Amino acid sequence: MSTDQQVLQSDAPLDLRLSDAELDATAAHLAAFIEDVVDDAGAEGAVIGLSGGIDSTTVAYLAVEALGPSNVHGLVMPSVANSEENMSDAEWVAEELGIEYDVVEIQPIAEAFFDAFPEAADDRMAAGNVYVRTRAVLNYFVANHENRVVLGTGNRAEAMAGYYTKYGDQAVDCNPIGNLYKQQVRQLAAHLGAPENLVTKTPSAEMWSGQTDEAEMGLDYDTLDAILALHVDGPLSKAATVRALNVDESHVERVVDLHERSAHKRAMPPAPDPLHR
Ligand SMILES: Nc1ncnc2c1ncn2[C@@H]1O[C@H](COP(=O)(O)OP(=O)(O)OC[C@H]2O[C@@H]([n+]3cccc(C(=O)O)c3)[C@H](O)[C@@H]2O)[C@@H](O)[C@H]1O
Ligand SMILES: Nc1ncnc2c1ncn2[C@@H]1O[C@H](COP(=O)(O)OP(=O)(O)OP(=O)(O)O)[C@@H](O)[C@H]1O
Ligand SMILES: [Mg+2]
Repeated sequence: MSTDQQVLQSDAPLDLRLSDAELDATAAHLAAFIEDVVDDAGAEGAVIGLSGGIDSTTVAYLAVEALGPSNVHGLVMPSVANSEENMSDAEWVAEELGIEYDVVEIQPIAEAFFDAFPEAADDRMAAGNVYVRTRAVLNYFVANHENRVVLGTGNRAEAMAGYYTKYGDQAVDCNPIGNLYKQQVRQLAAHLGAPENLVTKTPSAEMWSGQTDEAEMGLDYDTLDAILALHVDGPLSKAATVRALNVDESHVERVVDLHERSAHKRAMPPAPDPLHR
C-alpha cells in the first residue's frame, strides 16, 4: 500500500445513514451480540483497547450497555506515536462510562523488539505494526488472567479494505461493529451519546506521528464506504458505480485493489491439501 497519497473524494457519496429506529435496533442488536459472545465463552466480561478514536469509543459504549461498566476493562496503551489528545480522550471515555481502565506505556516493550532487529526499527510500517501487535498481546494477557473476551473494534470498511494489522488489531474474539460502514459507526456513536469531538475526529491508526487512514488509503471514508457498498459488497458493476458516485474509475479500482490484495488477511492461513488419505 503506498502511503500519504492524494485523498480522492466523491462529490456525490452514497448516503448510508440509518434512521433513528434503525439505530435503536442496531444498538440493541450489537449489545445483545456482545452479551452472547461473553456468555457463550463462559467469560466474566470483556477487555477493550481504548485509543480515543471513534471505533473503540463506539464499542466501549456498546459493551457497557451489554455487560454493565463493572464487566468492561479498558486498556489505554500509548506509544510515542500517539497524540496526547487521543490518549486523554481514551481516558475520558473510560471515566465517562465508569469502567475500570489501565494506562500501559508500550514504548519500552516495543523498544525491546526494535533492539532485537535494529535494522527494521526505522521501517515505519514494520515498527508501527509492532505497536499494534504489542497491544494485542497485552489485551490477551489481561483477558486470560481475568477470564474475559477481547472486543474488536474493526468496522466493515476496514475489514473489506484490509486496513488493519494481521494478527494485530484484528486479533480479537469478536467484532461488534464489523458490519457497519465507517459513516454508520460515527452515526451510532453519536446516537449512543459519544461527544461531537470524538465523532468527527480524523481517523488514525497512530502507528507513526501524523498518520491518517484517509491519506494512507488515498480515499475518504465516505467514498470508500460507498464503493464497497455498491460494488465490492453490492451488485453494481465498476461502470455503474462510477456513474452512481460520479467518481473516476481509478477510485473504484483502488478499492478493488485494496480488497483483493488483503484477501489473505480475511482467510485462515492456508495449508496444502493432504497428499495421502
Ligand atoms: N498474499 C499473501 N498471503 C499470505 N500472507 C501474506 C500475503 N501478503 C502478505 N502477507 C503477510 O502479511 C504481512 C503484511 O500484513 P500486515 O502485517 O498486516 O501489514 P500491512 O498490511 O503491510 O500493514 C498494515 C496496514 O494496516 C493499517 N492499519 C494497521 C493497524 C491499525 C489500523 C487502523 O486503522 O487503526 C490500520 C496500516 O496503516 C497499514 O496500512 C506480510 O508481512 C506477510 O507476512
Ligand atoms: N494507543 C492505543 N491504546 C489502546 N488501544 C489502541 C490504541 N491504538 C489503537 N488501539 C486499538 O486498536 C484499534 C484499532 O485502531 P483504529 O484506529 O482502527 O480505531 P479507533 O482509533 O478506535 O478509531 P479511528 O479509526 O477513528 O481512529 C482501536 O479501536 C483500539 O481498540
Ligand atoms: Mg485510531
